[in-house]
Amino acid sequence: MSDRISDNQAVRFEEVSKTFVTARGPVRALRGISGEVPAGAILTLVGPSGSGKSTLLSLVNLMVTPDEGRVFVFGREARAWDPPALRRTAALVFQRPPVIPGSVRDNLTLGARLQGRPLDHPEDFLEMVGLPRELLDQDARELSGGQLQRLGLARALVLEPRILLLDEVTSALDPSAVRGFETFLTDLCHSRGVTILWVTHDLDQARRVGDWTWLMAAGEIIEAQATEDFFMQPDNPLTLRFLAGGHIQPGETSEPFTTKGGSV
Ligand SMILES: Nc1ncnc2c1ncn2[C@@H]1O[C@H](COP(=O)(O)OP(=O)(O)OP(=O)(O)O)[C@@H](O)[C@H]1O
Repeated sequence: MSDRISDNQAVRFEEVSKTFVTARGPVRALRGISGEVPAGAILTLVGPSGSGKSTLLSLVNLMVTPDEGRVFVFGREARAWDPPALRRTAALVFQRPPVIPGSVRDNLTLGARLQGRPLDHPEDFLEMVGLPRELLDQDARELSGGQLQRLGLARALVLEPRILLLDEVTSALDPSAVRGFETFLTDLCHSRGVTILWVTHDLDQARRVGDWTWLMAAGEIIEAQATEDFFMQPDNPLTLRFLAGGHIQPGETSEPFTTKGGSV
């Protein structure tokens, strides 16, 4: 396969596997994952706990490196990127964003300071994510879970990323705020062409925001479809079971199934 992939593929995974060595023994987090995410699309990643979703996100900005296979970001293999440049291009937003000791302003301006540039209007980024500018000088450790999730996103936006890697970023928001967040992010995707890989346990959210949806189980992608087809006519019987609230047991995932194709 060619090393050069066009700019209209934001991310491509080629036969990627990852095993973590733990005190309990090896944990196979990813097994031969292949797929691609078109630039400017929203991919929603769903699946049971421990199925490998966060690990897959972490491969994109080199927080984790694969044992086997290759990951491409805008056509260049991830490990060939300068890591800081890659992390500006593909910003990861955690469910519980880590904060540095200091104010909200300190946390917000950190990324720009590391790039050696000033951030003239940090309050604009707060307002973008629905936080009042009065919070700027508050101690970041005093924020609520929901405020922290908003700050995490604001901090990523300061980097002006072309890809956002979102890991359960609305779990601490109240339901009305969740919709506002979703609208903001889908607008960002449509108006600025930002590509989003969005891990969520909320299947309704995955359906509302996704262009493409992958279901992961036991480190494999067991269904990859345009989001509408994923929910309306999945190919894999395990997907139907998962959508109905059932469990997928280890060992069930490697059964062959056909896909309808598509860009993912
Ligand atoms: N840094 C790590 N060290 C050791 N094991 C890890 C590490 N990161 C993930 N794992 C293991 O890899 C597997 C996949 O984890 P991962 O967090 O990617 O799953 P997930 O689908 O995102 O789960 P959840 O929905 O609960 O967040 C799990 O068994 C997990 O315990």
